Amino acid sequence: MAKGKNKTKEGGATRSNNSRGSNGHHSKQNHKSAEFKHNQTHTTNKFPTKLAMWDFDHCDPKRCSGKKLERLGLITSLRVGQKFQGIVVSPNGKGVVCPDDLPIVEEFGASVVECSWARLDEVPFNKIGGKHERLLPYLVAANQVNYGRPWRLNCVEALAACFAIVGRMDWASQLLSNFSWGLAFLDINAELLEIYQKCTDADSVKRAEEEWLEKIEQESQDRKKQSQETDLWLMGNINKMNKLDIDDSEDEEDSSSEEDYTESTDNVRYDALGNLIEEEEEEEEEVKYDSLGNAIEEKEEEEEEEEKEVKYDSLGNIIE
Ligand SMILES: C[S@@+](CC[C@H](N)C(=O)[O-])C[C@H]1O[C@@H](n2cnc3c(N)ncnc32)[C@H](O)[C@@H]1O
Repeated sequence: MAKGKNKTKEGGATRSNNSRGSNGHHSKQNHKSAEFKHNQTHTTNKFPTKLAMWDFDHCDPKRCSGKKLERLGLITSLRVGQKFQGIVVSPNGKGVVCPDDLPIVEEFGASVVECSWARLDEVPFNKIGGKHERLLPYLVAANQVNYGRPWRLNCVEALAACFAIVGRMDWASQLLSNFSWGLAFLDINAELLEIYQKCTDADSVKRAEEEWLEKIEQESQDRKKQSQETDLWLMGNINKMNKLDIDDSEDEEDSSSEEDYTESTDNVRYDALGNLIEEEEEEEEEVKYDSLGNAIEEKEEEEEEEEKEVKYDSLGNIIE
């Protein structure tokens, strides 16, 4: 798509149709024929390096960080078909941003793809981007939409992350300070950003990311184990109960105190908070014995009952 063609044809539409996005198209049509509002040659002096984005108008303009940067005059919109010379922070990236990217960032700037995470398949990644497309390594979002979610940063966080990783914390803070929650992004990721800053190339950042992921996985396992142990304590002193079972079977003739304890806990249960649940003693089954001391089983009782069914004739004699 020729630059000039798109520029002259669609520039007016953006201004005249409010239902259209900043690039002048209904959001569903953006990937087919997006226009640009400002082209890449439009620069702003408000930020020390070039900031750019391809805006697909998928998001609510009030909540969209890219749009806000645009309103502040900090970022330039790129059109589909236009490439960017600096670092392109993109879900389509292959390597990750690394400190070795510093010269590219300083000279040519950084860009992002303003679109919805849910509609990435509508983005024509083959028609945007550039030579230096990058993913971001593991970092956690601080924005209100995806707070606490790893990897799903919004545009301003993605740009700031890129600056922070290459060692330009000053630019990262400067950009984020335009958002009330912005600096929290640097706070919650402070430890990890420091680790990435000490790396060199993309491989070293990837290794650092893997180590971090292993570490948090281990911490999560430890927490799970600890909470299971706490649950057991809440359910009752399981160790004590096991011990009592063993005492019961192995030491039946042991000291009376232990026996007492064993007996007294035989019918004891605990609720989830460790409180005693008193249970009524089950009625003991009544066992009957014959004259030889043999237990008479229920069956025999039934038979006995059957035997009891005696019939009499009209004179009161038993009918056998
Ligand atoms: C999908 S958009 C969502 C934007 C959001 N609506 C906003 O208000 O900013 C976020 C963009 O930031 C960049 N980005 C965020 N997290 C990223 C990551 N982990 N790897 C690569 N790019 C990322 C990409 O350019 C991505 O398209």
